[in-house]
Amino acid sequence: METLDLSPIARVAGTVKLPGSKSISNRTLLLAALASGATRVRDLLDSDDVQHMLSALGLLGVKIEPLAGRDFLVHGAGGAFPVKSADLFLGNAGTAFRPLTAALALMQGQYRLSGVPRMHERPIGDLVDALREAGADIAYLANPGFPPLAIAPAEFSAGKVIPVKGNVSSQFLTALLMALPLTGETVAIEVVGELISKPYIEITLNLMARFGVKVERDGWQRFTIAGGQAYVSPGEIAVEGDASSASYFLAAGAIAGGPVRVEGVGRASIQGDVRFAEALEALGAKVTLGDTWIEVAKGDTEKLKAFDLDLNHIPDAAMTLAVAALFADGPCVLRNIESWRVKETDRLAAMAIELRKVGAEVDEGRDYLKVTPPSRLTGGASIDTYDDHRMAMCFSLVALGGVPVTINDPRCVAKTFPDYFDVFAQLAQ
Ligand SMILES: O=C(O)C1=C[C@@H](OP(=O)(O)O)[C@@H](O)[C@H](O)C1
Ligand SMILES: C=C(OP(=O)(O)O)C(=O)O
Repeated sequence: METLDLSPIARVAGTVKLPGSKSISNRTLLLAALASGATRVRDLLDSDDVQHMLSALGLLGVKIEPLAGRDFLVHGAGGAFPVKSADLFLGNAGTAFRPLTAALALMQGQYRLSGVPRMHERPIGDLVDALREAGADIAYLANPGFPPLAIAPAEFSAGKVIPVKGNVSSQFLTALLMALPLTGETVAIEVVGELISKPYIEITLNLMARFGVKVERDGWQRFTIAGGQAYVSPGEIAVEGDASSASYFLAAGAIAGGPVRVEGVGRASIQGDVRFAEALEALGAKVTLGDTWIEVAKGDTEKLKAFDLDLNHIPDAAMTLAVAALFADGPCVLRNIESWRVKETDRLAAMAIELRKVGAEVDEGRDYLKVTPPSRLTGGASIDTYDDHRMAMCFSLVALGGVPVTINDPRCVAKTFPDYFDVFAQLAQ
């Protein structure tokens, strides 16, 4: 196994130009592929999750031309993919797997969708149930409720209310929202029960609107797409920097001096994870926001302030707070994060095990984590990363506690941020 030894870092400061947002990159690629007209996508993220979406769209017959840097020209297929039979491998990319499942269910073709073994343990039953309710023909190829899936042609009758559960992943609602305009009919989606990770739905609605499709909404309960709408290229979309990736650098600034500035997200961002900055403020950090940048410096106290926060709205950046808790002046509680259990790994279990290795006392609840920081961090811990990019990135912050730390299998960061550790190293003073 490859390992990365991080030496203690006394102080951080500097500016980071963020890689593109995963959530915006994959949504934009799919919408551009489904639209009529060509879309220039600027600053696309270069990572495994996006590569899976690009490869899949290529196999589906969508022409995507690389331009300079990370700009691409997507030639929209005008509502229907040209290829009617394909076998797609989507790695562990939820933002590719879930939306493509919904779009392909409407394509009158034969498709097979699979991923890495962990993807086959991540639930998709609530999305399949919703699509079947509207007539889709989707079969489970292994375990009911989980990928891999086989999709066959079917008579789709969306002219009614489609119920979908939103308490396991918001990506199911996102998938339905993006796909259903392809029917051309008026269709309503009713969220049954609680909806988690709500800000991701705002990203979906914002990007759909830029491609010309309006959704009428009744709060978080009901979403209606009027018939007769179709995706039309806006010509160009610039991908914002990734707000979840920003969280590691911003936390570093709060813990170890700063100022650290991230460029590419700010007040004007459509990503919910920019609200990580508010959480850091609650922990006592000095936070300044511009339209397209955020800067964080350590506050007036030696340690961060202990916190007790509901983090359902920022599930990805919340992982950064779990490690930041090591630097707090008392026990910290992260609440309402049960969805962590069905992501790249069971993140509640993994986080508890690895935080204990550096000396924290951790109480792992069904949907919460209570982290009591140690008086001194244990040096030289060997951190397992569970093929979870965020585990690897979060635990780099341990080096700011004056101790060395080893990150096992550091290349798992390729899912969203292949050169994360190089960028992190540049902040060390
Ligand atoms: O829609 C999206 O882009 C995402 C939604 C979130 O998932 P859940 O809705 O499953 O929490 C988030 O964790 C994921 O990284 C990206
Ligand atoms: C949960 C994540 O990914 P996915 O899009 O595969 O759900 C993540 O990036 O933290």
